[in-house]
Amino acid sequence: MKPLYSVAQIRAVEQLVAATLEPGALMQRAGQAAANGVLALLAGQANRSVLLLAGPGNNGGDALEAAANLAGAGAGIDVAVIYLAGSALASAETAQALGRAHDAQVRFLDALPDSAPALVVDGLFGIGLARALDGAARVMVEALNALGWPVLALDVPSGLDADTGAIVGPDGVALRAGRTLAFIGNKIGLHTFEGRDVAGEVEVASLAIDAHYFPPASAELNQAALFANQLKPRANNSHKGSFGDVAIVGGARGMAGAAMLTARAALYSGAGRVLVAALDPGPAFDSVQPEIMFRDGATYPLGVGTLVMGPGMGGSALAMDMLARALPGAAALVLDADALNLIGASVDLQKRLGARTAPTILTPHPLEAARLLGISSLEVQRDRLAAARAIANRFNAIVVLKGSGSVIAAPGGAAVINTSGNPGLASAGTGDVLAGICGSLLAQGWPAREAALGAVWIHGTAADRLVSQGIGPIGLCASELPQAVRAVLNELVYGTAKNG
Ligand SMILES: NC(=O)C1=CN([C@@H]2O[C@H](COP(=O)(O)OP(=O)(O)OC[C@H]3O[C@@H](n4cnc5c(N)ncnc54)[C@H](O)[C@@H]3O)[C@@H](O)[C@H]2O)[C@@H](O)CC1
Ligand SMILES: [K+]
Repeated sequence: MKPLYSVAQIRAVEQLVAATLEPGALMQRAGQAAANGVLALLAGQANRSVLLLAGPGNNGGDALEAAANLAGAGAGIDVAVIYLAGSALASAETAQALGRAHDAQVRFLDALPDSAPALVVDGLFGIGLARALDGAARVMVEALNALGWPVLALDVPSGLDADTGAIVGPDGVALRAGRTLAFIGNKIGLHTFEGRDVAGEVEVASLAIDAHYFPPASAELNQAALFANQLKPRANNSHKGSFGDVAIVGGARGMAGAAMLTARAALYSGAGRVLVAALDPGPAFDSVQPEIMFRDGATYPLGVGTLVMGPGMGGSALAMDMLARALPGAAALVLDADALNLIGASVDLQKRLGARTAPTILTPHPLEAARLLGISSLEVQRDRLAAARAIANRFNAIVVLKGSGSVIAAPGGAAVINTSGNPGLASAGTGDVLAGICGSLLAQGWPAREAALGAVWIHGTAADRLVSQGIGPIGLCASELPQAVRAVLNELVYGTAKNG
């Protein structure tokens, strides 16, 4: 498990542990871990100057401890500190760390130096950030963001809400770090919404705290281990009926492409047979992917198999009627795009959705999630985990809240944050592809939660693979994803790249 903790949980662990140690011991461990991290990043670099920013609280104390350690490390490092003490009295630990930094002959500066240090260490604010950055801290953060000097954030990048990944506002700023060294445990906000961009690569320094001090995690990071029990090699004695039927209910006039992308994704991720149940007369077949069959949506049986409803479905009376018929049925459902908007606008459809017993996956983006919850998309983004959990609980379904650090939530609250994927996925049609993978895995017998976890991970990893081959992120097309999805899935099952 790759656990994620809330700030309240980290504080509780810290209190328990601190009571068993000498005062300041945890800060000294944090400072040592930070210094070790800096030394590793500086290895082999000619530029040996490090600028540490220390704020008024214990995050600043960590930076001062790190400064003292670096100055005393005998590694030829020029250590400078900017200490923004604020008006409140520093904690005893931070005051002690300040004394150690002075004793170690660290240079204290009033302003940013003229030339770039090898590394900036951000110890301005951590989990104690209580409001938007202002004054000197804000000026410094804006200047550093403009300069683009490499930054290692201690615990949390200054300005970021460690619980939600939102930049603390209103009108807030956060220091963009290339790396973050999180103390005690990994934090939710480093991995979703603005968190991924602001925190960069995240490492955890547990400060030698024993596992038994930790409560059950609030959430966890997605990884293949979470759906590995579904990754089964295929028997030689299998046939197309062994891997399920997926029908894409969509393709209203002018939107046939969305249903086609979903269908191709379902096919390339291994469904036995893939059909498009089209709402309006459209193409009779897909000339690129002739395996896909086309049916008249109005007469398509909606009670069996796996249905992906929504991509290019539109908001017609027929779309509404098909949803109303499918929701009480026994078919496994993936509901996306227009299906979610129709449900968001209809109390009747919401009731039918909540009463379902067959497997159901909802794949809203933040605006669709907002419509389902009757709130604004800004409110969804301000606490993505809470929003995903609320939808999962209200509609008794597995939810994939899309966006940077997609959140997968199940009824009852278990939440997982995805780590794969890149900005190449911020383009039209990639959501249709994701819905197709979800449907395909459901049709192959995966339980809904594993199907959602697997689909999101594979979809993001496929995009990452394309980018590593020079295909995107700029201009990555949704239609390029299915083949990469196939390669990733086969690699997961058989251990080597195939069909790529
Ligand atoms: N509590 C723990 O679990 C441990 C904490 N450590 C470090 O201490 C940090 C938490 O320390 P603190 O609770 O002192 O919190 P911070 O150091 O994050 O900052 C809180 C201080 O900043 C002030 N403040 C908050 N927002 C402000 C703003 N926008 N502008 C100006 N001042 C603002 C507060 O009044 C307070 O004085 C952790 O992130 C971590 O780096 C480590 O030393 C190890 C143990
Ligand atoms: K920080």
